[in-house]
Amino acid sequence: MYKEEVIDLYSMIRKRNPLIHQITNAVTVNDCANVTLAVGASPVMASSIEEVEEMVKLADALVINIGTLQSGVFKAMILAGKAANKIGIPIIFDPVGVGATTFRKEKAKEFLRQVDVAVIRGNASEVDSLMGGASTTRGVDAGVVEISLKELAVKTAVSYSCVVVISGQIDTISNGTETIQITNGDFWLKSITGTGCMSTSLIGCFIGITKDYFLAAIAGTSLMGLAGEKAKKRLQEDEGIGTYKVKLMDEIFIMNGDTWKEEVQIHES
Ligand SMILES: Nc1ncnc2c1ncn2[C@@H]1O[C@H](COP(=O)(O)OP(=O)(O)OP(=O)(O)O)[C@@H](O)[C@H]1O
Ligand SMILES: Cc1ncsc1CCO
Ligand SMILES: [Mg+2]
Repeated sequence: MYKEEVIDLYSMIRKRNPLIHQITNAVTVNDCANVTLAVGASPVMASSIEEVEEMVKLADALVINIGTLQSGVFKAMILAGKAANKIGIPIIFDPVGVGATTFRKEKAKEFLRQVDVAVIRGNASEVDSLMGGASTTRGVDAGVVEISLKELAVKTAVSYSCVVVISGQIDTISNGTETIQITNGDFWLKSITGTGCMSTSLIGCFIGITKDYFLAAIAGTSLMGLAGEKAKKRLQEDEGIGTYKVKLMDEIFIMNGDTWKEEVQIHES
């Protein structure tokens, strides 16, 4: 049902080359910029309070990721978020590690109180924690969540009036009314840091070209899963995570609508 529309997004993004303003973490900033280029968008990483409001006005979408959050940068996130809301630039929010510390929990909730977002993407315990759930996040890694992923995605989407992506072995995406799951992926995606952050940046690229944020979330999420799966298949016996990361970038870069359509596994409920 969603396939033809997503294929259109893959060709459209290269033509439109949207500018994606990202305030992200110090660990994965370079990888996030490179996946943005790989999918056909342009990244700009700017996080100073002196310039974020001016920068976001030039952008087609804003990515906010709290992975290595610091107080000064949080102020910049709020300034950029409010400026984006004022002129209708869509925002994706990645609450990295939100269950791990009080600081992250307070700041993530404050951001979502002050700024309207189009998409939230996190792993299961991060999303659970945003909803006040009891699960803890071990640093940035997902912990165990008691409620069903579909239920959690729907509840969170309704609560924050946005699209929610819960990543994991199965990716679950909901806009509160429609919910789908994607089963592409490979557990090696967890062996390199930041595949979640990169997935957030990819979705950020797609919300920069369509107002259908549910479709944009499907496009970005499935691209990471499918690329991760294909990269793993191309590894030789003596190759490890260094080569895997390079091949992952390559697979994102060479993905086209036809391959995507043949291999994507979207399950509608
Ligand atoms: N067990 C698994 N099997 C297959 N794919 C997986 C598995 N776990 C995660 N993935 C995939 O890995 C990618 C990152 O998801 P993950 O849930 O690890 O994000 P994250 O915890 O936010 O990562 P990070 O914080 O390191 O960026 C997604 O594309 C997801 O589908
Ligand atoms: C490892 C790590 N620590 C803070 S952010 C980050 C990248 C993955 O989320
Ligand atoms: Mg993450």
